[in-house]
Amino acid sequence: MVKAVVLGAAGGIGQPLSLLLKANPLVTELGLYDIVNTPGVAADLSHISTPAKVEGYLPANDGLQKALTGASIVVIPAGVPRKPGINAGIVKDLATGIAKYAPEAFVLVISNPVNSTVPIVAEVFKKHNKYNPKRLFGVTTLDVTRASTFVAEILGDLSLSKEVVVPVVGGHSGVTIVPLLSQSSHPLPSGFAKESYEALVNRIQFGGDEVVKAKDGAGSATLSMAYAGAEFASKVLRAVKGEKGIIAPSYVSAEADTTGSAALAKELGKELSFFSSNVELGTEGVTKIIPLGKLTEAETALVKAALPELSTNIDKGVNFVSEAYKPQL
Ligand SMILES: NC(=O)C1=CN([C@@H]2O[C@H](COP(=O)(O)OP(=O)(O)OC[C@H]3O[C@@H](n4cnc5c(N)ncnc54)[C@H](O)[C@@H]3O)[C@@H](O)[C@H]2O)C=CC1
Ligand SMILES: O=C([O-])CC(=O)C(=O)O
Repeated sequence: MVKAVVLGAAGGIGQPLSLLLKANPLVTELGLYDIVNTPGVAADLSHISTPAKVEGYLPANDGLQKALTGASIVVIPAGVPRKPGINAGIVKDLATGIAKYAPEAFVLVISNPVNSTVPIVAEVFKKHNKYNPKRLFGVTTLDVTRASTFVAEILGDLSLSKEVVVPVVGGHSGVTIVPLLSQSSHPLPSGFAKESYEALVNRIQFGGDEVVKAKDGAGSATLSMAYAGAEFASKVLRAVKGEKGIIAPSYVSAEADTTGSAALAKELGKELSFFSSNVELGTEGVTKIIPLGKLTEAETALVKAALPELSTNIDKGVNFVSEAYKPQL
């Protein structure tokens, strides 16, 4: 039995993500929670002829508790696009629910800013003595998906985009997003100009802005994010089921694999408590944090540029929770 739960299931990401999870044969039960509209979304999805039993929950009548009870995997796209302050509080409250009602679940955080919301979840779990760093993931898959697509476009063959694998490391916002194009499964054309390389890096780092601009006030990426979130969730579920050798970049705690993160810290010249890199997934979550490997000069510069912002973002998340838990005088 695999119960997947989506928190924020009625939103722009939540609905298509729930659809893709309903279509995933590994999911046998789907719990949909939001502050609005989940009964309708659940009724709609429940007519799809796949095995997962779908149930919608609202906050009334202990809805969060009921949604989370028995969850194997919890995906969080709840919140508001580009409103970091509001999302911090939402994610803290939902993390409190997970710590209470589904402390063993694998938790996949989509709500932005991922660089800070993942540390927020970790801190809340620590307050409840339920923190397992191997089971907490920041979803950075959209950056990887974009990198694959844009590289396939440059290679002039979109049919390659499913095969192209580019590790994207660091975090999930602007300059903290670092594509390691030199390690792409499909190399860029020989003689690829420096300006074209810089434009490609910039497009991957600020892909979110491209969508926000095109949507002209109607929000940020939802459909591509739902696809990316479902892909990552599927990898976690396959690994949990016993499939070996599944590797995906994700924003995880250095504590998830202290051996791997020590090597990473040495490579980075800085110890960060969270960093996105390729991780190997297993039945218990993260089994290995994979070092960055050989970087080009340009990639080293990108990593260096990412570190200060990432560090500030992590501190923000940690401080948000300590402030929230300060005894009221
Ligand atoms: N990690 C990534 O790569 C990406 C992350 N995002 C982020 O995902 C989040 C959601 O984006 P959208 O779906 O476009 O927003 P949206 O506004 O369309 O949907 C958000 C949903 O969350 C719900 N919600 C609000 N407070 C809640 C609470 N306390 N409990 C449960 N549900 C609650 C809302 O009712 C709404 O249905 C944003 O923070 C956005 O920035 C967006 C794209 C990519
Ligand atoms: O840019 C945004 O606000 C949403 C996001 O994280 C992305 O599209 O990568």
